[in-house]
Amino acid sequence: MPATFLVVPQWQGSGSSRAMQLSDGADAIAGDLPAAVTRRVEVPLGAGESLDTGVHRASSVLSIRDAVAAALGADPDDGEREGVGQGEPGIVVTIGGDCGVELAPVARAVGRHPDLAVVWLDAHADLCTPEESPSGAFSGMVLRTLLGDGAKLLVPTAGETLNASRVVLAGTRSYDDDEEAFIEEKAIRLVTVDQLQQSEDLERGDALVAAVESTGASSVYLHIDLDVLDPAEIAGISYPEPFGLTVAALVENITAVRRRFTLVGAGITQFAPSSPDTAADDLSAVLRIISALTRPL
Ligand SMILES: NC(=[NH2+])NCCC[C@H](N)C(=O)O
Repeated sequence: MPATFLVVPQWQGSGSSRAMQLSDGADAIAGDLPAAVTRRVEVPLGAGESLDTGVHRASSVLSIRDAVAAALGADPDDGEREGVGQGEPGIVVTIGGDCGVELAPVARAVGRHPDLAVVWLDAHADLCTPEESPSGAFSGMVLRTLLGDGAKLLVPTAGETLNASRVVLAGTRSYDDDEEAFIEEKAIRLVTVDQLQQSEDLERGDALVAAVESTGASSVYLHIDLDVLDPAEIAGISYPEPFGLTVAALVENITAVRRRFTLVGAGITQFAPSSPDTAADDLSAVLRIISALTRPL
């Protein structure tokens, strides 16, 4: 499946003191992507203002969202674009930056694919409202915003608002209290690291495929925060959480989802290498994930 790449070096949604490393991470990944099918969204140099939203740097998050939407809007519909030279449908893979880069691509996919499920492969649920957020960082609020709750400036239009019944959290293992209550209240599906990882009685990937099937969806957007991986698999992440996935298991789960459903878009976020050397060490993992998303099946 020939893909195009949209590189968005946003750091303003991160609450990490090393947020600027997200910009280096986006550049490091971009350096390994084919230039002919890679575009870049410029992000403001400055931090930005909260605009009384309770979201730190909301003005930057908003202007970057709109720039991403404009860049995506220039493309024909997902799954209908002719891939470069191959006449096959292709997808856009958005490369972060922090998780906030998913705002426009997911909303757009929801608007265009009524049968969509969003698989949120992330150590964190990103389900805080601005009031509940411990950090004020937008990256902890992205999924909740996509569900229509949060800063008015940032929530999607009605036609692009995601329904909680179409969300599958996967590999999520770090929650704030209010997030756990919200997940329970909305009965949001969760596939645990163990379920994604093990293959005792099931084939690897079956648990995730079954969870997506149970939403009734036939197409899927895959959000991948690299912190879904175990910290032993990748060094360059700003919110490492123990007991995560292996790269091999992530790749197999992606492949299983692609075999069963139509992939209409994907995002890879939160690569935050501390130096060019460590970036180089991690890039093989990142490139294996990109290949799992884009190679012909
Ligand atoms: N996608 C992420 N890295 N999210 C981190 C969120 C951490 C925490 N829940 C917060 O809101 O601050």
